[in-house]
Amino acid sequence: MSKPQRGRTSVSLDDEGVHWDQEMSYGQYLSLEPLLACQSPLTDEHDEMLFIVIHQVSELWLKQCLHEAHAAAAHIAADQLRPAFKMLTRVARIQEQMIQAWEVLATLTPADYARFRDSLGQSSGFQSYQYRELEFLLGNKHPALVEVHRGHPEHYRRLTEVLQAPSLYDTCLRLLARRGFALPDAVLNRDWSEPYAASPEVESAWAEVYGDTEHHWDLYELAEKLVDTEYHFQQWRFSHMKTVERIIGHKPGTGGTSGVGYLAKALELTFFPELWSVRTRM
Ligand code: HEM
Ligand SMILES: N[C@@H](CC(=O)c1ccccc1NC=O)C(=O)O
Repeated sequence: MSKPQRGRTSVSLDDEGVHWDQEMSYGQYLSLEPLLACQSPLTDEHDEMLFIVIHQVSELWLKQCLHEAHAAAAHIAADQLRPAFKMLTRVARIQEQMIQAWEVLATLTPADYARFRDSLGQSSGFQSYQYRELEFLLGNKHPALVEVHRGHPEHYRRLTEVLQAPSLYDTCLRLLARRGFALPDAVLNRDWSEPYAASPEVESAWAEVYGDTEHHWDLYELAEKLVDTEYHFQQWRFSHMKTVERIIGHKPGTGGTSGVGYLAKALELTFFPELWSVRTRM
């Protein structure tokens, strides 16, 4: 049997069964003690634990989505589409998990939630800096929403950085230009922190990609990966809105918005407008 490597758990079998070399255990590798010490309900209400866990699970998945989507954008910028496709496919599978998670939360009744809602004060998912980073990264730029994070310099710096950098979509449009599509300068060299405005030239470029897949097989696949990402994102937003309606009706949100009305409005936002509009003309 080979020498156990530092930082690895090794297993040996003898007459008495399995022996674990406890150099590093499952729990140590996964930092389970600190992880499982992070659920701190403020009340004795049975259902507050579910509320905390579901948010923490969502934030972990958001962390993984950011990891994949940032790397996918870097690969696209370097003209390496295959690894980017693999990463965007993984994002889609994670999004399915995040969408499915609403079914667990829907077991929380309005009365259950009302028993601990007041203890949440003014805190709200509106303050999720990872969610906002993902929106910015995909292309929903909204400079004012960084201000919520003024009180936390590291989050503020990070969000400002992603706000001011090209989004995943901007990166894809620059790839289209490198592949010979004539796109306006206002698309290719804009103020990245501003919301993206749809362009007829970009729609025409996607129309050509979809109309002649034989010559643009990889760009077609890229377009479909983007559509998948937005499709899932919208499903998450819709399920959030309906679950919120089911649990608090039309009460205003703790974050100071109108609640369901605000969440319904967010459903009108699109990351990749021409990838949707092009379908009408095909
Ligand atoms: C009982 C469960 C939930 C209720 C009642 C609820 C309610 C709300 C409301 C009313 C808003 C609007 C902002 C405000 O005024 O507070 C909001 C925003 C938000 N919530 Fe939830 N939420 C719930 C669960 C979740 C979960 C599980 C997540 C997962 C991370 C989440 C993530 C978010 C995010 C990211 C926003 C900001 C959306 C945006 O700005 O477009 N929420 N939520
Ligand atoms: N905005 C919610 C409160 C809420 O959902 C929340 C509170 C603290 C931490 C995360 C939350 N989740 C999503 O918005 C409400 O109005 O009831």
